[in-house]
Amino acid sequence: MLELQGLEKRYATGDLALKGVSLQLGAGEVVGLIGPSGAGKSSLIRCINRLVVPSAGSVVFDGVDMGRQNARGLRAARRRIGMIFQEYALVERLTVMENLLSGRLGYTGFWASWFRRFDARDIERAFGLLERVGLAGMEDKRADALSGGQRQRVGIARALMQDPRLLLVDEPTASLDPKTSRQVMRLLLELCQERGLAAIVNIHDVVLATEYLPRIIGLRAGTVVYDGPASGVDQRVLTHIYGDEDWSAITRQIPGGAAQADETLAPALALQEAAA
Ligand SMILES: Nc1ncnc2c1ncn2[C@@H]1O[C@H](COP(=O)(O)OP(=O)(O)OP(=O)(O)O)[C@@H](O)[C@H]1O
Repeated sequence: MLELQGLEKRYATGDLALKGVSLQLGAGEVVGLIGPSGAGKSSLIRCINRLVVPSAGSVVFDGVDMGRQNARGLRAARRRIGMIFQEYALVERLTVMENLLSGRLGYTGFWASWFRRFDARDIERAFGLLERVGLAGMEDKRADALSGGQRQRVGIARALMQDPRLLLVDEPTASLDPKTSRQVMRLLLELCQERGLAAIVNIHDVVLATEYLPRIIGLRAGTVVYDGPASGVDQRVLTHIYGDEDWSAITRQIPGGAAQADETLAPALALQEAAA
């Protein structure tokens, strides 16, 4: 459903953020995008919907070559790509419901949205989504009165208002506590499964990424250096992506990972030593 071929991005400053990235994503496939700061993760996800215009290469989404669309074609394609971006934060002074309905603005004529006359079906849909993300009864709260986790849930519900096929998710847990982070990741994954949605999740937390996202793409200096199962993210892979470090504290926590095989022996060994 998504195919990137030789994607490059050079900014006007001369920074080469992406150096020929190629990858494919199947319908309903959910991947985690990891890599050090400046590796090009945000540039990559922004190139997909042309918030950032690639310098070379192609993005084909659901058979549509994003680089060959006129403004109308691009708008239509973008409607099927939901964004959950930190900086696309909520409109603080609007209510939760108004924030959700603004997710439908792409479908609503200018004047209708200007007067905020929304379709009754959209309102019904918004109530359903609020309930699904665990925010039933919060529709009249102002966005600036919400906690970080609640805000992220509104962001997720808002992205789903446009009935996307693909979600681009930029650091969904960056400012959340560990428990809320896990709740948000779980919710995202469940929603993707329920709706057959594909997603690319840019995330710094490797443990969280490997726990919830079955496929991991590791980016270093604008190049994909790992693309494989979460269970394959080991000391060698992390060193390749981020550089030299003792990664054992992280690899021990990777589900099904190589380090776990040793880990299962560790308590037994410790017990033997204590008994000796
Ligand atoms: N608007 C821009 N203008 C010029 N250079 C940019 C711009 N955005 C990003 N860059 C550069 O492109 C490179 C990749 O940045 P990008 O933000 O995509 O990385 P990232 O992996 O998302 O980093 P982080 O994890 O810190 O968000 C960096 O060298 C950055 O300085």
